Amino acid sequence: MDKHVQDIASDCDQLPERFIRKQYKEYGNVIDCGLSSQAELPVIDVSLLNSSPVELDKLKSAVTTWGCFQAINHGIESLFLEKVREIGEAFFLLPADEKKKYLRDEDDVDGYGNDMVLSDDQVLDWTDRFYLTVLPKDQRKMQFWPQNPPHFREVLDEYISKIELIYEVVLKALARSLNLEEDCFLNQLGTSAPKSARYNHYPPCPWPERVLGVKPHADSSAITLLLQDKEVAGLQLLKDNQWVGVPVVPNALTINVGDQIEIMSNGIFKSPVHRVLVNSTKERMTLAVFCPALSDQVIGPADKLVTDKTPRCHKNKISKSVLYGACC
Ligand SMILES: O=C(O)CCC(=O)C(=O)O
Ligand SMILES: [Fe+2]
Repeated sequence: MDKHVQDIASDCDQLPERFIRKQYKEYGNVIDCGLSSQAELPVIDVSLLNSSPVELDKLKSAVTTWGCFQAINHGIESLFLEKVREIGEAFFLLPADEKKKYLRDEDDVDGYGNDMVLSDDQVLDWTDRFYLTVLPKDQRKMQFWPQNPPHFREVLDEYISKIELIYEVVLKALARSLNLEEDCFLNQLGTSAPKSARYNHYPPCPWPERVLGVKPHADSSAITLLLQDKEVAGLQLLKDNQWVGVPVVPNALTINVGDQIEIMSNGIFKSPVHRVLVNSTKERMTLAVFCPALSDQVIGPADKLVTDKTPRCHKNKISKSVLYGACC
């Protein structure tokens, strides 16, 4: 396996070739303002989604125009979010030998590792990852769940039960906002649909403009719930041919829809293309929870959304077990 980015960053006087981004090949002629342009990303109060038609409309508009929103009042206390960040930070701070106990196998996704190398000319992302299948519980590979830092297992487990509640509220609200039965999307995704959690660690890079933390991609999941770093921004969305930064909103969860919701909504909701920039002095850590459909479910536009005026714009697709939550 290639060296971890953390090791390269700590002992690096020259940027290894494999990380140098193909700047001008990414998504054609887009405007790239580095970290300077910030998105006015809508902020949605999750606690109002069941009772307020206005908030529901705001959600619909956010996901139609951005595919993404900042979720506040989601029911997870800020002190607990802090713990969730702490266990991730403590994991990446473990000595290299200790982290190696959790190395992912070359052909698997669970565990500690960096980019899965799929081709010789693949440009590598400036990030190390720690990926765990979290649901259903009987599919957890407990050998990858560290005992150190202490409380890692119980904190992540509790976080996931809280995330499950938000997932349900958001998916029901998304369906209702389109005048569909509220369980319409949840049913297509399947009972006991899987979820996976991935801590993304972006060490500082002396050449931030020459690398990407994560290359442009859209998530193949139904939705992704991202706990951002408390201070350091880096995530960008591609909107109207321009990269715009997602600001850090303290204690919010940044929620984006993925390809599966785009398909089920017959293209009304947009699975946003996004990427991550890195910083020359500050490290950044995020935690993404990917929520795809059950493997082998057939995903297609909701019947009610296919009309003469709004013809089907996606073919049915069979959900495949997701490799690493994203398709590039
Ligand atoms: O770390 C981030 O800000 C986003 C990561 C991401 O897009 C992903 O893990 O799919
Ligand atoms: Fe992503």
